[in-house]
Amino acid sequence: MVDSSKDVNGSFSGDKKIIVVFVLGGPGSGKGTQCTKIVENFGFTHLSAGDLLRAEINSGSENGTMISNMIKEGKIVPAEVTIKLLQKAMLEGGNDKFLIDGFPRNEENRAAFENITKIEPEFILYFDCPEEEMERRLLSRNQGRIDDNIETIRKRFRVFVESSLPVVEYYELKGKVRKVDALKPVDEVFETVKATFAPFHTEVE
Ligand SMILES: Nc1ncnc2c1ncn2[C@@H]1O[C@H](COP(=O)(O)OP(=O)(O)OP(=O)(O)O)[C@@H](O)[C@H]1O
Ligand SMILES: Nc1ccn([C@@H]2O[C@H](COP(=O)(O)O)[C@@H](O)[C@H]2O)c(=O)n1
Ligand SMILES: [Mg+2]
Repeated sequence: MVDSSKDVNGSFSGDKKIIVVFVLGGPGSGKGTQCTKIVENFGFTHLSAGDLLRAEINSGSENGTMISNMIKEGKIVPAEVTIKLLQKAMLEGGNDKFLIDGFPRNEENRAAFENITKIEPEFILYFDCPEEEMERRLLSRNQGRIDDNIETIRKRFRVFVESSLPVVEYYELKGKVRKVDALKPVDEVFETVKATFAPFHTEVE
C-alpha cells in the first residue's frame, strides 16, 4: 500500500493511506454493475470516469462540447481533463478507498495519473467479456446514452482493443491484474469479485 497522503494535488492531509483499485473491461462488460455491489459490501467510493465526464457536459462546462464530441465518437478525452475531475471527486469523497471505473483507458491516462497523483493502484480488476455479449448488453441498456448505438459501440470496441488492452497488459506484467469472467450472471460474477476484495477485511454488515 502506498502512502499517497500528500501527493493527490497536495491536498490530502494527515497520514491517510489512499487505496485505489482501477476497474477495467470492455464497454458493457459490467464494470458499473459490479462497482455498485463492491460499494455496498466493502465501503469503497465508486468513481466512474465516464460518469464524471457526462456530468461535466451537463454542468455547462467550457469543455462540455469537446467531451460530448469525443464520447459520441468513442474517443478518449485528454488525460488532464479526466484526471482533474477524478482528483476533485476524490477530495470531495471523504473516503480513502476508491474504485476508479473506466480509467486508465490508454497509456496517456495511465502515465499522467501516475505522474500527477503518485498513486500506484492496489490492483486492477479486469472484466473479461466477449464482444458479442457486450454488444447485446449495450444495445439493451436503455439509459439514453449517446454512445449506446451500434456505430459508436463498434468504435468503442476498437478503441478498447487498440488503446485500453495495452494498459491491462502493462499491469499484467506487474502482476497486478485480477481477471474475472464477466460472461456469467451478475451474482456469479460478484462471487469472484468478492474474493479479490477479501484481503481488505472491511466488509460492511
Ligand atoms: N453479468 C451480467 N449479465 C447480464 N447483464 C449484465 C451483467 N452485468 C451487467 N449487465 C447489464 O449490462 C449492461 C451494461 O452493464 P454496465 O453498465 O455495468 O457496464 P459497463 O462496463 O459499466 O459499461 P460502460 O463501459 O459502457 O460504462 C447493463 O444494462 C447491465 O444491467
Ligand atoms: N478515462 C476515460 C473514460 C471514459 N472516456 C469517455 O467516456 C466514454 C464512456 O465511458 P464509460 O466508461 O462510461 O463507458 C468513453 O467511450 C470515452 O469516450 C474517456 O474519454 N476517458
Ligand atoms: Mg459504466
